[in-house]
Amino acid sequence: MSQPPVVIWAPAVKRLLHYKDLVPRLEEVLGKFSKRDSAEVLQPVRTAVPLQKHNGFMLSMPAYMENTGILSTKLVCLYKRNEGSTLPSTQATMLLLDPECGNMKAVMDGEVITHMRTAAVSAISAKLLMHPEAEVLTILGTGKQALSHYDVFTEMFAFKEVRVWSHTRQRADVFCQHVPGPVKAFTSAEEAVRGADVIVTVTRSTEPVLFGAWVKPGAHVSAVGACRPDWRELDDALMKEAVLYVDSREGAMAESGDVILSGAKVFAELGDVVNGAKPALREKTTVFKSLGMGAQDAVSAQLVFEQWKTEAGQH
Ligand SMILES: NC(=O)C1=CN([C@@H]2O[C@H](COP(=O)(O)OP(=O)(O)OC[C@H]3O[C@@H](n4cnc5c(N)ncnc54)[C@H](O)[C@@H]3O)[C@@H](O)[C@H]2O)C=CC1
Ligand SMILES: O=C(O)C1=NCCCC1
Repeated sequence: MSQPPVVIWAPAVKRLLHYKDLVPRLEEVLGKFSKRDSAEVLQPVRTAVPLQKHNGFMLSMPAYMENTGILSTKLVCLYKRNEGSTLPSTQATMLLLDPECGNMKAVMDGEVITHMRTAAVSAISAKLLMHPEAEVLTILGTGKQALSHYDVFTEMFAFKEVRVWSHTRQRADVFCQHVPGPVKAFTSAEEAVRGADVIVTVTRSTEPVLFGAWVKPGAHVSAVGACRPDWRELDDALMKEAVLYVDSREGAMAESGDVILSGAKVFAELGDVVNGAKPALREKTTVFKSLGMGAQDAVSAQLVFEQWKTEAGQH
């Protein structure tokens, strides 16, 4: 009989997961995914079950990596909350399985993994695509993803200025009080964006919040929100002007309103750049459209599990 799964909740995931270990694993899996070698990464486009009564979706995100023996799925519920709602907008659980027997090895909190791996992938996009002398970072949005993006971007890069905008000024002020370093809060998204070298969009908006006319030529945008085919964060002008990179072509074509509705053409996956198969056009305005991938969750969960075993072995 197989052992019962270990249960690793959010505080332990937070303690065990560090960007310095996570970033190389994610970079590696992005490269493997883009080679489309099914023994390396098998990842179907995720399914979305509408939760109409509750204004949300449950997304199911399986991935199998035969060569490394990783089998997992994430279940993530995503809600369109009304302003002022105290209920969470995203809840996630990770299941890590043994591919040989099919038994469950671990059940983990998936929220910390989602916050950290999404931000780490955006940081990889910036490392590859931003101008080498980038000085100003702007974050549009002040929620969970905004905080994780602030953490990894300030850990990995030395921006001279960090700006933040929220659709309510009060949220931007609260964000500034919760982060350890200096951040300038803006009431106008346009003012926050003008002159920025790197722009991260992490809102729950379903309409554009970032417009091409504001964006400095040569800037890099990491677009993280708007994960449904009819939701937008960026306008058509920006989508068409910029060189477009995505995490997964299939995911972007199935789920990204910014890609589908603008008709913008995908230039490359981030993994193609990691593999050297497509160039990083740093001198151009670039957009990385992030949707999130099961394979990113799989390697993150595996890393947590390895760290958990190391820690358990020490007691
Ligand atoms: N690409 C990926 O892999 C992932 C994407 N996401 C997406 O990232 C976005 C942010 O996620 P979280 O930080 O977890 O959400 P959150 O609920 O913690 O924060 C959302 C932020 O958006 C702001 N906001 C809400 N409505 C807005 C509007 N109409 N205009 C401008 N701002 C608005 C809120 O004030 C808040 O600052 C969401 O769209 C979520 O679906 C989340 C996880 C992974
Ligand atoms: O990849 C994920 O995890 C998510 N992507 C889109 C929105 C919810 C979570």
